[in-house]
Amino acid sequence: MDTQIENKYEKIAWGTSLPVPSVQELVRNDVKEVPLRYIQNNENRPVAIFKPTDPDSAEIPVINFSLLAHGDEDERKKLHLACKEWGFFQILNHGITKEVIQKVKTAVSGFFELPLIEKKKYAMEEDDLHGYGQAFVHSEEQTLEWSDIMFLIIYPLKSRKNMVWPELPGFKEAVEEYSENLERVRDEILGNISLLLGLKRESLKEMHGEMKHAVRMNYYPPCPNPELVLGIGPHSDATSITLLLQDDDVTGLQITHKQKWLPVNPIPNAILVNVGDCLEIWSNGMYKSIEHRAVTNKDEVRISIATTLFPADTKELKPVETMINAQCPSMYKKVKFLDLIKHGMSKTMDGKIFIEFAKEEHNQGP
Ligand SMILES: O=C(O)CCC(=O)C(=O)O
Ligand SMILES: [Fe+2]
Repeated sequence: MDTQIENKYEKIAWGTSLPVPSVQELVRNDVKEVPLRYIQNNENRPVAIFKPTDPDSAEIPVINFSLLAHGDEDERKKLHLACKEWGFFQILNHGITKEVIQKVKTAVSGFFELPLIEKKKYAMEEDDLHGYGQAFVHSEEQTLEWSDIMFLIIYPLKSRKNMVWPELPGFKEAVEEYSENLERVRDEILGNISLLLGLKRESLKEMHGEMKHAVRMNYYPPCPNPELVLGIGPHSDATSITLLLQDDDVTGLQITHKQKWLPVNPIPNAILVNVGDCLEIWSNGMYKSIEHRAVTNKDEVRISIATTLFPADTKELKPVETMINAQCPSMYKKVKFLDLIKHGMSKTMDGKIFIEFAKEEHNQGP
């Protein structure tokens, strides 16, 4: 095989990250206490670990995808309220079969179950974010998250780094099959949001330029003291939208709603969607990218698979004309996507680190 061709890929020019130990490996080696590097400051610790039956659990809006795809106006209104008031919603009846979802979940879990030495073959390099490791680590002093990740670009094909795609039987096929299925879901959601913003159905998709699909696979091992750590710290996604698959029976994701952290109860086979920073900018802040985080627990592994959609690096982002008027001035400056993401990647994952870069001076609130 011609290795020149095989190794051709685009580095992700978004930032760098220092190598850190595998948390899964710490747990495999039977760590009894949380090492200091992972202990969060008092104010960042998850105050309470919620159970799925907790009455406070988030009643995240549920969207019936099939109705949306049939042009149902009421469902589109529900989508509008979900984006405006929650920034998060779950979709059901999306037409992606249980088998396809199960296959990708099994593939991802199969990858993380490999011995460390095997996974390291696919390790992230310091100046490139493709692969196995942790993103957003910039200093030896930084508090680390209780998770390992695998980050892969799916589309465009020319941006893939093939040598970090695990050579695990069925892995590539499962990830590709799920991603192909997701394109229809993506188009319907972006199409409906375009209409809600007073644009043509194709507009938001076109505004991405050459859209990137990346998958961030998160592995949260059990933790001897989950009150002290975070699986992933509070952040908003620098995406246009994110589509997330999570375990059916392990709760871990929490979102902010009315200044409170609320847990998201998984619905089996649902896809959770959240508004990212680019959509917040395009919609001139009508739809907000909401801060979220993941907590861990004592006994169970949790895995989530986040498909993140990004505009091309060179795309300039600014609110769409239909969302600006005398009462609603533009809340965000024109920024190049690459500058937005580089700004955020140079920080530790803490709050809305990307979008602060794009805010106009009169828009410095949350
Ligand atoms: O594990 C989760 O549920 C959340 C993951 C997440 O927020 C991300 O990958 O950006
Ligand atoms: Fe996220």
